[in-house]
Amino acid sequence: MTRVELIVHGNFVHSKSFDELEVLEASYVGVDNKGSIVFMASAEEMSGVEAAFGFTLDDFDGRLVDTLAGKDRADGTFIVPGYIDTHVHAPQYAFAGLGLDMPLLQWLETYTYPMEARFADTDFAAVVYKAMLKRMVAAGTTTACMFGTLHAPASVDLARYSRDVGLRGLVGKVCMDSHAPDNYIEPSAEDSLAATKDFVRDVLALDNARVRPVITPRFAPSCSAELLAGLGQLATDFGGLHIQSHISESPAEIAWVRDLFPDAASYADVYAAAGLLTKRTVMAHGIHLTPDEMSLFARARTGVSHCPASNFGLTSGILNVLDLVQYDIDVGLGTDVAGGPAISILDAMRLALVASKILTMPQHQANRKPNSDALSIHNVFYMATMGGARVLDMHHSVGSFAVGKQFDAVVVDALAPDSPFDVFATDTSLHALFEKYLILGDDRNHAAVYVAGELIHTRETFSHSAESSTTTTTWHKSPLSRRSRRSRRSCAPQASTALIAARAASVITAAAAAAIAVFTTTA
Ligand SMILES: Nc1nc2[nH]cnc2c(=O)[nH]1
Ligand SMILES: [Zn+2]
Repeated sequence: MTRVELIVHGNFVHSKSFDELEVLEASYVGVDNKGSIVFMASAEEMSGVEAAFGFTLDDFDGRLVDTLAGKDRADGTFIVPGYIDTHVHAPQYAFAGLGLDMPLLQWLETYTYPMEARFADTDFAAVVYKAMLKRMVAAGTTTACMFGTLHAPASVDLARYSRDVGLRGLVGKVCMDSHAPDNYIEPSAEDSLAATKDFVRDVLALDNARVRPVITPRFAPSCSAELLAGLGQLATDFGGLHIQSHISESPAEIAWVRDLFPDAASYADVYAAAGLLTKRTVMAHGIHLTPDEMSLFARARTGVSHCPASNFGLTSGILNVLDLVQYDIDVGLGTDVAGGPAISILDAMRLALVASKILTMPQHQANRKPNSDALSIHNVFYMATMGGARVLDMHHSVGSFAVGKQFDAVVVDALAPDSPFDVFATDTSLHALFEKYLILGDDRNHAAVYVAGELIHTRETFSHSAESSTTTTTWHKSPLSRRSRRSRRSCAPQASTALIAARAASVITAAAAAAIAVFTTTA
């Protein structure tokens, strides 16, 4: 019989689809010793679960976390899937917040390459990488697809530090054999390929399921055709590794690629010819992709990382996400630090909303495309979770809550004493608190962050009933007594009735029988 190691009681909020949100109120999620979800149940369904798994909540000897205990409001705390940052440059965290005063190609030469060159020094790299990972996890990111630098030692260290903080880290050693400064370039395609092969072996040797190597040609202008083809082959030779790069970010970059690869049909074709467009490829930006390129992406199942903060910061342009969605291309969100200054995917969600709104404004009607509706809260939340999981071809294991998936989660405390926003009596539904958090919340609302059922971050202000707030290793036997459990059960219908009434008032549909609410943008 499957042994249940962790049970979490709370309101679970996740995406059903690009448009649809699902809320499982006051539910229980059980996790086994591999971090996999083994049951999801309402209070009413728990007796069946107890029978099936051979325990009772009263004598459960694993970790039991009641996120609703001691809360003023039953809807003040909710649990979302861990965020997925599909594109971030770990070394650039050193200058995050600085230097956003020029466009992409000048920015690379002026600030980025000189900073990345410093990561030859593994001591310096250690300081920056550890600081970045700490912030990233506090921001609720549980999976990140990261660029390192040209340096294999510091990049392997980045994988090691990711493992140490418990993150799902996809880490790439950057490859560049062309158009880069003398102190930050690899001598030949051959050297770059050999160093990458060693890097891949070193990361695989960490033998940690959460940490994976990523083949990382920086972008077409900094790689010879020989290097690109060699990297495509390497990804295949190792059984289909992840691949990450940049595409169609700025008009000047696109013109440069046209000059450098005159025989290619398009920018995307440069990568396709090298075997670099696969279902495990993440291409950042893709702002100016043509219909032919989008068709190519769709056929290859290659996903796009939308990085709105960076697109604004480097004045690259505004991606029309709905164009990609119409082509059935998966879209996730990326912080793209330091083109984007913030390490938080909450920030990316907000700027994705803003970017999509700008596209609907009259000034933009001249280049209005067929898909110019603004994105909804539900759309950007999907991109931050399930969309990102799909882009990384990890949607079978992360991105939402389902039996068989890993328990990667953020416990959000909308009522945290130091929360950056206020909640009033007029905020009558969990959905209102969820929306306020997405638009106004930050790390202070992140009471706890889990990866594979392991608590990797917690806030001291959070009053877990079953977990120490200061350590990830001390667990207490279930404090949920039969009495408190009964009282919670008897409270549940009341709470749902109030919430359902509130939802009806705000025209949000509710499938309330099992305390499950589905919110749709089209409802
Ligand atoms: N935003 C961004 N675009 C790139 N294109 C090539 N390198 C980079 C980078 O470091 N950041
Ligand atoms: Zn980037």
